[in-house]
Amino acid sequence: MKILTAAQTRALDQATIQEQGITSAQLMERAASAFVEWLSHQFDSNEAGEILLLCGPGNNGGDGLAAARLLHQAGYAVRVALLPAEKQSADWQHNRQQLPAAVPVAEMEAEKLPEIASGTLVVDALFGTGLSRPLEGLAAAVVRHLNKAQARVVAIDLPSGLFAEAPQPADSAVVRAQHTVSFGLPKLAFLLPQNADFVGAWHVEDIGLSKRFINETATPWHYTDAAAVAGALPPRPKFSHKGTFGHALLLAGSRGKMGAAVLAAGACLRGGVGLLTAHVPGCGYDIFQISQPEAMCLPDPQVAYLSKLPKLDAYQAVGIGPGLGQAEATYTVLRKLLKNAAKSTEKRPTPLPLVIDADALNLLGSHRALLKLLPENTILTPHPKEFERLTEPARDDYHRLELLRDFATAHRCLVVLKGAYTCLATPTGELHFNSTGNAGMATGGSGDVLTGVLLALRAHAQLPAFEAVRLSVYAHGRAGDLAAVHTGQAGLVAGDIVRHIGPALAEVQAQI
Ligand SMILES: NC(=O)C1=CN([C@@H]2O[C@H](COP(=O)(O)OP(=O)(O)OC[C@H]3O[C@@H](n4cnc5c(N)ncnc54)[C@H](OP(=O)(O)O)[C@@H]3O)[C@@H](O)[C@H]2O)[C@@H](O)CC1
Ligand SMILES: Nc1ncnc2c1ncn2[C@@H]1O[C@H](COP(=O)(O)OP(=O)(O)O)[C@@H](O)[C@H]1O
Ligand SMILES: [K+]
Repeated sequence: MKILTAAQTRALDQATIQEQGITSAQLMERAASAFVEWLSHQFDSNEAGEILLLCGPGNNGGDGLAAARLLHQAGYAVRVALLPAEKQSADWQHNRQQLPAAVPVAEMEAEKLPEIASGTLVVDALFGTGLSRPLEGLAAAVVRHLNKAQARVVAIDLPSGLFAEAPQPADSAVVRAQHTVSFGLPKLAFLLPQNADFVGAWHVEDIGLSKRFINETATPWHYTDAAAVAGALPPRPKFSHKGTFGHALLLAGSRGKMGAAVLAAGACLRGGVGLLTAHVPGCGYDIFQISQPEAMCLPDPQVAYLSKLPKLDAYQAVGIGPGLGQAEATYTVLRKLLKNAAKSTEKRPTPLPLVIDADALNLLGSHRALLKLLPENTILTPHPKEFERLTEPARDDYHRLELLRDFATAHRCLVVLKGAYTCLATPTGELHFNSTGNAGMATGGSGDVLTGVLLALRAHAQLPAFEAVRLSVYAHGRAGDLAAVHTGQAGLVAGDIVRHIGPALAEVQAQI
């Protein structure tokens, strides 16, 4: 699914109107109906009580006025508070006229802000994608007044005062909604942690916007939903054998952190790899062999950390990092790996696919000269702190996305910035936000599991680099979601994700 800018969204509305031969008021009616449908599923008229709709002067306010009429017709008690303005949009005026006289309407004033009793259900229809500057004056006062009330707030399209794809100046007035109900496509603002308190839970309702326009519109932002990965994993051919699905090498573990190696290996095996060899420090040999009998194991001569790089000829992909530690000798292993993976051989004309995680990322961060050695299409999987060590502290989440895009294009890598909406940046500068996963995955070892899945799918001969990464991230989150059904979020541990990778991948295969 694409994510468009506010300007592109306006053009999408216009394209829909022209293509489908409808009026803008009819499109607004669709939006308001979709909103009311959502609201009535969420709250019946008893649960809702009297609904207060705060309506601005533009089409967002027009949506609010149309919703007030539809809610009134559906038997809800509603009242409307209007934000005064010099001019209102044409569709606003149309819906103002359509509002039944039985619906109480008041104009807000600085001295007379609407009373909002605790628990009131408030619909925020002040401003949407047409917000052109931070709120001030009466509009800001209304928003601050609303945020102080103990209300249940549902925003139409965007919480008022929030920009759709840019940061707010500090201390701007922005509505804090529990729910945001938007139309057609998600907005970039929904996916960033800094906006979580404003957006609340977000929902996207289909209002039949032009598919042609969406297909033809270029954007760097994408949202990986089930449709994006459907059929991405080819079925296993009847006469396949273990050599068909690649031999992966995992370099992981140090004293006290062998669990990370075991989890990554388990995930790689469940990710469908043909063969897996793990190279682990001497102290981890027994631990690994006993916990992962399906994998082969090469012990390092050093007891507590990795000091040697095995020969790479046999492998189709290499993962390095989980539980690795940052010993000087391990840094040398990483440098050799980068150099050797970049070399082409007769059997392998392109660089050896690499997945770099955890302490291997931290070693890159503390020895930045290594970044020049990264082979094209290398996968890096930092969480925000690890990413900062590779680049610089971000001013805010939007700036972090800029840094991410710049890093991926400069180093021609696939960078997986982990979080609630993990963001995959490609060498061409696209950003793909993942839709799966849950807060239960905020637990030690979840990232090691992702590395294992990436390693398996990167060793898979039939998956191009980008598809392998997008699918891995999606399946990892989906495995977490399937696991949480059984464990609950608090009870979820990384091993539960491993156990659900198989079902998550099977689901993707079934969705063709
Ligand atoms: N057919 C369609 O197009 C559909 C659109 N839909 C709905 O329309 C919404 C977009 O509507 P919109 O473009 O009218 O913008 P909206 O967010 O209502 O605000 C614009 C008004 O606010 C004003 N204003 C801006 N910033 C301000 C500020 N800081 N402080 C004060 N005023 C400020 C601005 O004035 P100006 O900037 O010109 O001074 C203008 O008057 C979209 O979010 C969705 O809900 C759906 O119905 C689907 C069909
Ligand atoms: N709130 C959340 N919602 C969805 N996914 C999450 C959430 N928190 C963490 N995750 C996922 O869990 C993984 C955590 O990785 P990481 O921070 O490296 O953990 P660790 O180092 O303990 O393995 C990432 O893939 C991340 O996307
Ligand atoms: K709004």
